[in-house]
Amino acid sequence: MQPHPQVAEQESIAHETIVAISTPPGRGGIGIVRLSGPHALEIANALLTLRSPLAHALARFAEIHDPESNSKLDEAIATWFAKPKSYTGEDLIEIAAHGSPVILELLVRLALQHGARLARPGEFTERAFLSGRIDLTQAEAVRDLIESQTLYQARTAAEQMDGALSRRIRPVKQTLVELIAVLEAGIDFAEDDVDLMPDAEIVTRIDTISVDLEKLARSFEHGRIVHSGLTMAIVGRPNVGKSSLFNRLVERERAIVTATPGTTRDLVTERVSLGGIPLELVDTAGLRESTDEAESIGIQKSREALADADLVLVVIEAGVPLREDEAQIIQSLAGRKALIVRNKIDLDLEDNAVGESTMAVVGTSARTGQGIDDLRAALLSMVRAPTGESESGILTNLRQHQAVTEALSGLVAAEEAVARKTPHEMLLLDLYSTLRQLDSLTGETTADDILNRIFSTFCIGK
Ligand SMILES: Nc1nc2c(c(=O)[nH]1)N(C=O)[C@@H](CNc1ccc(C(=O)N[C@@H](CCC(=O)O)C(=O)O)cc1)CN2
Ligand SMILES: Nc1nc2c(ncn2[C@@H]2O[C@H](COP(=O)(O)OP(=O)(O)OP(=O)(O)O)[C@@H](O)[C@H]2O)c(=O)[nH]1
Ligand SMILES: [Mg+2]
Repeated sequence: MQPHPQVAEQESIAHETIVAISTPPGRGGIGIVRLSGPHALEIANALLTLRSPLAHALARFAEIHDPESNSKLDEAIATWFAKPKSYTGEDLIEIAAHGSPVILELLVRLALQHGARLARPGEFTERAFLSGRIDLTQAEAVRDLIESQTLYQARTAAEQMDGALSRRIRPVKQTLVELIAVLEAGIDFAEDDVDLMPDAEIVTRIDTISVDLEKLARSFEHGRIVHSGLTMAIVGRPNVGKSSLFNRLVERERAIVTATPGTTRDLVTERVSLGGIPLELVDTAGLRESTDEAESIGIQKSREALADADLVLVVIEAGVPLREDEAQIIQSLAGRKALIVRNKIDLDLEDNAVGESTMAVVGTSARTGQGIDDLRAALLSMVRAPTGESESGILTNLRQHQAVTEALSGLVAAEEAVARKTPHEMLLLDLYSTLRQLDSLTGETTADDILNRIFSTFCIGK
């Protein structure tokens, strides 16, 4: 395991010992203070009264003494993970005390007095990255795992934390490096006027790499959804049963339902999990011409929610002929992810024609619950990965997607260079640019400001 090249530049980081409370803010059964860096052991020894000395990866009973009275303030368990066998790759100490913020803050203050400094958000993980223990995609996955709200999100993050994305990129990079090596060798022989590789072969090799990277880039379609979730607006005319459907989908009486049209005014939102994908449902005010001021403002908000949503449910009433304004909404949704819901099918009315639209129609009764499972299934099929869910090593954030997109543009430029018969020196510049993008994906070459931006999105103590 090679330390990250940036360690040398960030020498000061490696010389400082950091401290933070790693458990969530507030009170808990146990709270953990972590120290990492060259002086972690020495500082811990100053803070703790130990019966037997700290030893690598062994839990030790310790007392914490009040610095003022020197009387015992708490009992704790301390563990030392000796460099390099620790989460950060540095000497790391964990003090598990009782989970009182007063005690934990005292420990931090004492550590500061003994020369530690407060850790920035994500700095423990940043050090794990800088020591070469994990790469950047794995560090991002640690954050995503902590932030996950569904088990499905957690599983996706866990795969990436295990290196799934890096493993997927490695062979692509290998192929690219081999091509670069052959072309570099060719340049050395240029005077002999022999091409080590015919142009057709170069193009074939570039294509192989492009195909893999294009597939990887497409995985972001699903990865983005898994990571960030989706919003779904429920729209339609007043009284068609939007709020009743919303309540069915969130499985509680969240929104007000009455027989009077124009009941919902403000947007009502609620998060649910749809097959592990976080879905923010937005119930909206029924769309109609209104002279009531509050209702009109509500309707304006409905239109904005409709425009912003990733998914749209257009609710119509079974048995009631489609109205002009409903047909217009349906038309305006062409090309977007949307479904028509014919609600109130319990009233046993005839099917209403939905006009020319090719949009899928699901019949439901928010009153009896009939068709709600079909609706969920139809929604799920709209958000499912087109390439199959089992794909491992997918792009889950914009940074990764951008790196792959830019890597691909390098390849396009390279193919153009071959077509124009440009000297291989020029072609190589494009291939190196692709290589650099792949390296930045895993963090082998990533500017400090970008690293700072990534790690600042972590929790403190992580
Ligand atoms: N108490 C505690 N729980 C924790 C963590 C921790 O640091 N402390 N973790 C994180 O915050 C996570 C666990 N992840 C970890 C990953 C690697 C290593 C580690 O020490 N790796 C070394 C040595 C492995 C070994 O001994 O075999 C290495 O990879 O070199 C520790 C924790 C979640 N739970
Ligand atoms: N029979 C039947 N009645 C329903 C169904 N869904 C809703 N309703 C009734 O229709 C009326 C309006 O329901 P809401 O859910 O408030 O309708 P809405 O679309 O949110 O109405 P606004 O907020 O005014 O736009 C209420 O009396 C509901 O009980 C259904 O599936 N079947
Ligand atoms: Mg309503």
